[in-house]
Formats: sequence, C-alpha cells, structure tokens
Amino acid sequence: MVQNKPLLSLKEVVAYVNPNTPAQTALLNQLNLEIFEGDFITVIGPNGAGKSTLFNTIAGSIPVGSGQLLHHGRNIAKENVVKRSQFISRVFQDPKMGTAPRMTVAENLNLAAKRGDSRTLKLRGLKKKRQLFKKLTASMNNGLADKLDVATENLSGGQRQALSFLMAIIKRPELLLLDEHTAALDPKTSAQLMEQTNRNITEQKLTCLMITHRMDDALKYGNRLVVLDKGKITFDVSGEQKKKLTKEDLLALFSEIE
Ligand SMILES: Nc1ncnc2c1ncn2[C@@H]1O[C@H](COP(=O)(O)OP(=O)(O)OP(=O)(O)O)[C@@H](O)[C@H]1O
Repeated sequence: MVQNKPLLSLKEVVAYVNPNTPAQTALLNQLNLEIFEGDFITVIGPNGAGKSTLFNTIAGSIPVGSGQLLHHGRNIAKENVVKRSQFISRVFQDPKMGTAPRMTVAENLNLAAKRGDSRTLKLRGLKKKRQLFKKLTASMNNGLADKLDVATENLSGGQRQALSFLMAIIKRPELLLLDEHTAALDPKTSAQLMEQTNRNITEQKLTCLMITHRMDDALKYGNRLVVLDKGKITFDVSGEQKKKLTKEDLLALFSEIE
C-alpha cells in the first residue's frame, strides 16, 4: 500500500507552560507524531501525560516552543487559533463549552454551518437548512431532532455533546479533535454517543484524534491507538496489530508507565 504524505506532522515538538520564566516546564517533550488522512486515532495515557496539551498545541491555544508543526508539509507553528480553526475543529469534555447556551439548537447549527463564510445566510436557504438540521439531529438518535427550537441550556448533557459534535463536523473539518467528549456522560449515554461518533467518522472518512480514559473505547474504535506519557508518544499501533490488542496489553503498558 502506498503511504500518503501526512496531513499533519509534529516534529520534535516542545510545548512549555510559563515560557521564559524560572517556572518554565516542558509539557510536550520533543514529541513526534504523523497523522494521515482518514486516521481515527484513539489517544490514551495517564493523568497529566500531556494529552490535552497535545490538542492545545495542535489547535494553537498553546504555542509551539520548539520543533515543527507541519500541515501538508507547511510549518504552521506560528499561526493562531483562528487561522488553524479553518481546518481543525474540537469537542471538549464539558457539555457547557461547545454551544451558545441561550441560542437554540438550530441557531447553533446555523452558526457552525456559516463559520468562515463571509456572506450572510440568504433567507430562501433557511427552509433547506432546517431540513438539513432536522436530518442531522435525527441521525444522532437521542431526541435532539425534536428540540431544534429549544435553547441549548435546556438540553440534557448527552444532547448537548451530540450537538457540539454535529457542530464540529458540519463543515467537514480536515482534522477533528475529540477531547474526552463522552466522559461527562453516564455510561449508557456515553456509549450511545460513541456509536454515533464512530458512525459519522467512518461513513464520512473523517480524520480524528480522540482522547479517552475508557480503555474499551480506545480498543473498539479507530484504526490506530497511541499512548502518551510524560509528553511523548510511547506506543503507536495501527491496523491488524491494533485489532489484536487486548485490554490486558494496555493495562500492562500502563503499569510500565506508572
Ligand atoms: N497552564 C498550565 N500551567 C501549569 N501546568 C499545567 C498547565 N496546563 C497543564 N499543566 C500540567 O501539564 C501536565 C499535562 O497536562 P494535560 O492536561 O495535558 O494532561 P492530560 O494527559 O490531558 O491529563 P488528564 O488525563 O488528567 O486530562 C499536567 O501535569 C498538568 O498539571
């Protein structure tokens, strides 16, 4: 099989907190990672390993201290969050973070659909958009479709996270970052959203990195799994090898780490 060029490469990336002060600490430690188009990578690692820092560094909310962040071979390390949001979208753990609480489900989806467009929405497009929003929300299979005109502050956590997920993918991002997006939900709701997440990612062939503490999810979903520890990728497995990986293998890796 011909290996494509990576969509995103991190080369020897170091990210600091409190840069240029006596308290400067490296959170990413010369980290190397290549992400290929169509990769669905589950990211696991102990608390404090640097998983969210990795996402912050890719998205641009933490600066690249040294090393390179290459998007199709071009170094984007100096580009800001807004610029990078043209190709990256992200869903966070906290259901309150992804949506505007006073706005309705349809208004939130509309905002997400218009992101990056300079033109304002034409009125005659509204009916079509509503049909699209109805279809998208119905596909999440959790009652969201009946709440298009409800303010998102009145949704359940699961519905809010499903909406955040739809908003993140509505414009087909080149790279989707899921930061424990089901962790705040009860097990049944989390499993339901994970199924819908997986369906969308695989059907639409999205490229995705997903942080999770749920070993079962890390094993079940995605074509690739990486372990992050002390700011470095310490394990990277894909394809058939990933399919063969067991929970025991992962737990053994973790006991080596801790
Ligand atoms: N702004 C900051 N200032 C100081 N230390 C920080 C800051 N942000 C993160 N850290 C520290 O950096 C390390 C990595 O944090 P990070 O949140 O990336 O880890 P994580 O792997 O996502 O952890 P968790 O699984 O607990 O979410 C931790 O030790 C954390 O306390």
